[in-house]
Amino acid sequence: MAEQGVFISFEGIDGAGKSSHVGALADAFRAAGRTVLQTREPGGTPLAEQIRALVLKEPMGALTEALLMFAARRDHIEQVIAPALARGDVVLCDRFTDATFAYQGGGRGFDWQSLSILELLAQSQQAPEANLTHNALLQPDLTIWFDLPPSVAAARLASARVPDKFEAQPAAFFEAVRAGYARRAAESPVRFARVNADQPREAVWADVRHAAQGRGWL
Ligand SMILES: Nc1ncnc2c1ncn2[C@@H]1O[C@H](COP(=O)(O)OP(=O)(O)OP(=O)(O)O)[C@@H](O)[C@H]1O
Ligand SMILES: Cc1cn([C@H]2C[C@H](O)[C@@H](COP(=O)(O)O)O2)c(=O)[nH]c1=O
Repeated sequence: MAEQGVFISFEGIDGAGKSSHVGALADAFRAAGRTVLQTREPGGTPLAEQIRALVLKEPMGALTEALLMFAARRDHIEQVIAPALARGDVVLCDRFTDATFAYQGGGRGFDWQSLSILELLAQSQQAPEANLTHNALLQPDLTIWFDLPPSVAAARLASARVPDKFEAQPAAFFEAVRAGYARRAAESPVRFARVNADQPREAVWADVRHAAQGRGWL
């Protein structure tokens, strides 16, 4: 019998330490015999990567930024994520819609309810010519939230790389982003697994693996 697709997203403020664990979880799934697709947002398709280059660099209003994030996401879903899930693959995505709620909603202060409407449209599983608000949304099966104080993340990033548009934001922005993630986690407690990212890498990895094992996937 064909395997069922599994969709896992990785979230957290910049510098939370997600990236290396995406690869480690991909290896764990492959070792368990699964085909894995590793991808990221914004990005994951040629069009969405072009949008990424714009939103990470150019100044723009909060609505423009939110619309571009969802436009990139729709293309990513249509071209990459939905086909992979239909094949039965494991999709590991470095950021997804919770980042839009946390950054554009929490960080930029964009209206949460309006983001929910955009989410409904962009993640609809209906054909685009149908009424896109009338069906279930494509959501991750599991969202691993790497949570840590912004001061710790900032200290990690200070020596790591040249900051992009978001990474250059002040501490208060990241406090608001973190609060945005906390709000999303409270709204979907079953989907979210909060991992304390303010621990040594091995301890973080143990918690990440445990989150996947708890769903019976590993
Ligand atoms: N548990 C940890 N303890 C200390 N440093 C860490 C830990 N995990 C990652 N780092 C370091 O913190 C920095 C940021 O890590 P990483 O790039 O994986 O974060 P990220 O969440 O993917 O960030 P972004 O979303 O901004 O790309 C890197 O220099 C990395 O080596
Ligand atoms: C999906 C998404 C991302 N962002 C922000 C969050 C990060 O600062 C960057 C992506 O950089 P990373 O190194 O790949 O993590 O984009 C956002 O503001 N809104 C979103 O929806």
